[in-house]
Amino acid sequence: LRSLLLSPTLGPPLAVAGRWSPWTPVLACGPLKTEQERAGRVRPSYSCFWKKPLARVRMAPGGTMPPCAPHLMFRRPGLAAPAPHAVVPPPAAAGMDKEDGERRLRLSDLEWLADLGEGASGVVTKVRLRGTAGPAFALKVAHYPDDTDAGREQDEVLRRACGAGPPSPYVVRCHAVLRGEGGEPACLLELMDAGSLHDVLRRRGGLPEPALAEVAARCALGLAHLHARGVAHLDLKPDNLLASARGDVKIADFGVSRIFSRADGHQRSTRVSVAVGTTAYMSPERFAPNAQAGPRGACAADVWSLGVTVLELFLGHRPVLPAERTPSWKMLKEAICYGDPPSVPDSASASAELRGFVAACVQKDPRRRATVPQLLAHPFVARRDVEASRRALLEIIVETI
Ligand SMILES: Nc1ncnc2c1ncn2[C@@H]1O[C@H](COP(=O)(O)OP(=O)(O)OP(=O)(O)O)[C@@H](O)[C@H]1O
Repeated sequence: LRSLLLSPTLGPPLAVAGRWSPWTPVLACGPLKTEQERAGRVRPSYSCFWKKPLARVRMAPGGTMPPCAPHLMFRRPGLAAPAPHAVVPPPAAAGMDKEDGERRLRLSDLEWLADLGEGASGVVTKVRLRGTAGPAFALKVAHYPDDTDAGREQDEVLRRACGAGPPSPYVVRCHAVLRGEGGEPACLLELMDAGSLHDVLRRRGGLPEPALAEVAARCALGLAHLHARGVAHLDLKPDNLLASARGDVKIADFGVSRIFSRADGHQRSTRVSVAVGTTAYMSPERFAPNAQAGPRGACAADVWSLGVTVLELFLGHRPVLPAERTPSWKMLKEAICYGDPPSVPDSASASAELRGFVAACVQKDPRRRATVPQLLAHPFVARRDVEASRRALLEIIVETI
């Protein structure tokens, strides 16, 4: 940190290089100016501290410093909090007044319990309704407000995928979208208390087939739910499959998801950009410049990612290139677009059903790729012993928590 500013008391809002909320706790921040940043190639970064580093925030080019991440306010109980709004009614299970239409859930209604993690787009904390012993939730607060069309599409994606209507048991529920003082979205999510399947892989290696068949079935059912609501996930991977100690595995993280059918009186299909997502899980057609797809192509993109995910969960490492290499985007593109599709190695002890399931997903021509309904009817999923598969999955999750 080049400069460091500390304010141990509430006092006036810290004005460093921009707007900080009045409830900003003890905060130290300073621009990190590397050669690259000075040359304008990288956005300046700032770090926030409350006894220990809490968040690293990036400043939009030419913009003001974003307000302090709202979860920090939980460290200063009793302070006046901003008044964000909910666009989805609060969870009844959390004891909110359902009858009172005026009562809106606010960030200040929630109290911080623990940090859960931080990703590229936001910070996730464990919270519950202040002053209750009620259920805990996950609160994902974006680093930035986003009032662009993409930001508005995000709200609609969440509403369709996991907000409004009957919830899917295979998709992480979003109970409410609140706003921080600076307008940054804060999603109140169902808490998945056993981490991601990526964590499970790191701790124990690949999954045995019965558990894997259960994961494949749940993912396919989750995709069926999303696709029926006109949403393509576009970032399916083990990191975005969250587990609970009850043995559930659900699809999460709609950060790059797209809506391929609009409801404006009647359903209207649109083409969406599919050149987004995590490279190692992207299908060959998504590497084309400005790659776009209609509903069928967008769904086929998710099917490829599901195939790669199932293969990774079986092998215990990413399948596209050897495990010991950290491939660049170019290497991945070449392997995915010009190499053979990823497959279960001949040397591996795997059933014909698993091999067939993966092969059906990773057809390079999206028109020849299996559809989600076909995957649900595939013997690997449809003929699994459901009870034994669920038990195997639950045991693995509990053992690796
Ligand atoms: N509903 C949830 N319950 C429990 N933990 C969660 C939940 N949602 C996210 N997390 C955890 O929070 C961390 C960050 O979440 P996530 O990866 O979704 O953030 P992100 O900003 O979208 O990341 P990226 O863009 O890098 O994928 C992860 O470790 C994830 O497991």
